[in-house]
Amino acid sequence: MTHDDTTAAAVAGPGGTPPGPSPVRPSPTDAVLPPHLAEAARTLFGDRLELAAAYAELLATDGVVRGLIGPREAPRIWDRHLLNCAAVADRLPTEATVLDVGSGAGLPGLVLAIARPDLAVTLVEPLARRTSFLIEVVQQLGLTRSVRVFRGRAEEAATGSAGAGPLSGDVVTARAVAPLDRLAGWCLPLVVPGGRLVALKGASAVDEITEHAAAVDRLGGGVPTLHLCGSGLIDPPTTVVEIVRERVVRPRSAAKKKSRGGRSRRG
Ligand SMILES: C[S@@+](CC[C@H](N)C(=O)[O-])C[C@H]1O[C@@H](n2cnc3c(N)ncnc32)[C@H](O)[C@@H]1O
Repeated sequence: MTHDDTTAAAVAGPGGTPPGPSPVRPSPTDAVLPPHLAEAARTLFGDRLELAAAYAELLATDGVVRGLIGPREAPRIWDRHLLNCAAVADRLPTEATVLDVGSGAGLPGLVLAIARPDLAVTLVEPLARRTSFLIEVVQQLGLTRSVRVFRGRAEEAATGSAGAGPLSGDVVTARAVAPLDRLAGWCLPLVVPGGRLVALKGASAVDEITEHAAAVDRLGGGVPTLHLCGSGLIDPPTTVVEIVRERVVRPRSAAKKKSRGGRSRRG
């Protein structure tokens, strides 16, 4: 079973088990918020800034020691990771259910859950070492009511083949997981019809849209649109590609199986 057995007990979804221990208090390390980013951080996290700082601290300490974040990332955790991800919060509807595919150390899913307590977030991540870290962080930050951790691949989450699910969300987020065509193939089946894939991309965004728009269309997605999030607040702003799930398209493998099954029954 790919679904982490410890997950269901340790981290329940919205309305699930009581919250974990009280939020941890950050101590001064590499993860200290640089003064020039303080205003952006206050704007993006509001009264959840202390929680964001506690998460930054966990990333810069435990996250580095456990190999989830490179040591060189620690001093730039705020700009490259927390603020880059938090800027996207504006794109998500109120009280949306969000699946974050390929969360890694919790980016962007955990950051969005911190910035937006109205969201119900599921972190989808196949690697055990990463889900163990995620489960611990969710508990330590006291986020067990709004965040759960699913151990498995996006494809397993969509079919329910990992023993939980099938899962779906109003929005599926992903950062640094795969090129747009592959990402759409994994993520659109997780999006409720009419919902959106929100992919955080870098400089490649425009080229990826040009190259993969036809594949996205075949997968049931609408025309990919480009958005800059956090302009005037963070530099550079976060580049996001959004794709609405306009049509439900059965995966090719399922369609083939069904037609083979049909012939053998008739024969
Ligand atoms: C480069 S890391 C990015 C992690 C994080 N999103 C970030 O921005 O730091 C890619 C992550 O995607 C996960 N991943 C790869 N294929 C996946 C799939 N099919 N379904 C879900 N997660 C996947 C990997 O295990 C890895 O943690």
